[in-house]
Amino acid sequence: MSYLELRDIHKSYYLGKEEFPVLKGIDLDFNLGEFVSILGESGGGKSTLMNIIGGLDREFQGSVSVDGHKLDHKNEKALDTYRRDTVGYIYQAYNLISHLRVIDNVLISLDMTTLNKEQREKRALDLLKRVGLGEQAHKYPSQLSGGQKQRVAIARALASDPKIVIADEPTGALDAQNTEEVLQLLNEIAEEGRLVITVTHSQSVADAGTRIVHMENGKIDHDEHLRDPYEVANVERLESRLLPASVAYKTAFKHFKFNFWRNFLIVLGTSIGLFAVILFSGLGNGISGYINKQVNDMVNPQVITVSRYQKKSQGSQQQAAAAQQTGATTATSGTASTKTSFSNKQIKRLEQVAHVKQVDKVYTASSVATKYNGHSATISSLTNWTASDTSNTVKYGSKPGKGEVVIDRDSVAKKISSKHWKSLIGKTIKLSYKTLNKDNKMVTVTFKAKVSGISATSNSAGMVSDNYVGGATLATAMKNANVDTTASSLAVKIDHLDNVKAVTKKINQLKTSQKRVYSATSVQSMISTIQTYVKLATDVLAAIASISLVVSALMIIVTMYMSVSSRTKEIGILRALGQSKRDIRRLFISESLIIGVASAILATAIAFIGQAVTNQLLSSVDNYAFVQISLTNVVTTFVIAVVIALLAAFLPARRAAKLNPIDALAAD
Ligand SMILES: Nc1ncnc2c1ncn2[C@@H]1O[C@H](COP(=O)(O)OP(=O)(O)OP(=O)(O)O)[C@@H](O)[C@H]1O
Repeated sequence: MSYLELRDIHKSYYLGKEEFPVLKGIDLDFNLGEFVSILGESGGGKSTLMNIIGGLDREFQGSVSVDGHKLDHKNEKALDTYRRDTVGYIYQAYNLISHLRVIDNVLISLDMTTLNKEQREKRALDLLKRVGLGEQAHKYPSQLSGGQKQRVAIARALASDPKIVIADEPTGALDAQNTEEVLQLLNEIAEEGRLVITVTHSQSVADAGTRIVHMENGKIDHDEHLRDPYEVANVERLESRLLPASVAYKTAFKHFKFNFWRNFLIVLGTSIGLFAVILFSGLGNGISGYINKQVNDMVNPQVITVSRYQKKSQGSQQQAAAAQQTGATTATSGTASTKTSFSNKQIKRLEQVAHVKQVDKVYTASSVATKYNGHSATISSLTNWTASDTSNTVKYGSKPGKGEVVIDRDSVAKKISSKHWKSLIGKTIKLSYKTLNKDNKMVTVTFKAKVSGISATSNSAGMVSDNYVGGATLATAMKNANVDTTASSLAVKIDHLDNVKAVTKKINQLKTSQKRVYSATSVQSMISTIQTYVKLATDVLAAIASISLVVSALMIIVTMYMSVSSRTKEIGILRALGQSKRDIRRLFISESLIIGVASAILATAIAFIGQAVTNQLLSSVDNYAFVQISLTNVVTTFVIAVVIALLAAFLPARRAAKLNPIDALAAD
């Protein structure tokens, strides 16, 4: 039994329906240690036969057996393994990969062996030294002479320690000196116990081997043994393995680096769309946060405003007034009582609701006359300080305690003490207002209070002025004047912000004799309504920006198609070395992924610079970061970039993987 047996090989090419038979029944036996030259007329089918022996061609009749095992040439994976394990190829046109250094060209084949990294690198260098190119390992193929390139190709063919080395006109492009050296190497290779099959037109090349096979008219017409094959020693051979995914990533990265500027421009183009998406999302976060802060600075978000639930037609005015005072809105629909104030029992009931910490009655006095040192001013609206009020509204001094008052700077303090308005803090002022008492008679409610603080909201943001009396001061004065002190509005403090929503809902659901009593609204619900609109607006902006991502995707698709077209030959070489369709697909997908991830990194970097610049520019509006890019924004950008890259790579990578290795190798 011979090592390699060809039996009754027939092969035809077809032009339309017309058949062109090339191989018409080839039977050949080869043994290890032989250096066989195939001679024959041009166009006689020598290369076709080599492609069949080399496991590149699957469309033929007949059988090829290696080491006693019939090759299943219909099984593509089996052929991939056969090429990877058993065959090394040397071509007339060298077929080196131009964007890889000499050593990397050799390593491609070694990556499919079980050697570790150091061993692979050592073997690659040893092989290059053996062919006299130890010094040239880090050059690119374009920096080598023809003879040197062919020697790199020989080193690569030997890298995976193949038993069969096929050389298709290995000296066709070389001068006499280089031809001599290459033949010497081929003889050494056969001497190592490998089978060397070379295709040649040159009798002198053929004479250098151990055997000459001549083809004529698609058949073997002559088979001449020149000398005995070399002795085959039983040496241990290298084992092959599937190409690890990491190698595809590394190779893709090398190609990315090799075409750095072209790829950089694509990355830049892609990152612009991603940058816009990330920046607009960050702007959305910032503005939402800003609204939240602005409102929460004025009203405690942990407090719910509760008023009597009214039918729309009846109490909407009182409700609107209550809402305005606390900055909240109220829902009014359905049936309810016409009363507008709460009984003590109703207040107690609220106090018993889970998570409620405190219930304050809210009193409001309108047109309050203020007197100090002979000067007077009118407070349009004065309320008692409740849990819903926050110290943020008190700009100077502190919040009002019992018997104290906070007055607005511009509309009150400056009017009663123009120059020394700040020194009003600690001074006692007189306050009075007119209202109806319980007997429906107009009375004047009068009281004194010490100024504990001054607010300054009347001029900014168009807010009404903030004036507050602390403790029960206002209620006591009202009682003294026989004015009704039942409250129409309650400030209900909740133990934790997280419970506000649930408690608001709960209070709204409370019923007395089947009737709804309470109408509760939280400032949080108002903020979230505004934030919904802000989010909608910034989402629309981000969506518009994402249109440019479609352009980015198209750009990557075009680049990948270009990459596949310009690398057709490389695909053929890699397939001939034993890489599978999956390896080729992975190579192009990883290249696209590198572009996608690099774009996301660049977009994130530009977005953070954009964030810093925008926030700096807007710092004159308010000392607040209006752009706030979150980790979620960054992660989303990376996910988008990866998805785009994968989608863009899908078709080109599929096309690359589907290329017929023989056609790919024949590409210019
Ligand atoms: N893909 C193909 N489609 C159609 N015909 C083909 C194809 N490849 C080769 N042929 C034809 O098959 C015949 C054999 O080609 P092959 O390349 O095997 O010959 P060869 O003996 O190696 O020639 P040369 O010595 O000139 O390289 C030629 O006539 C060629 O035109």
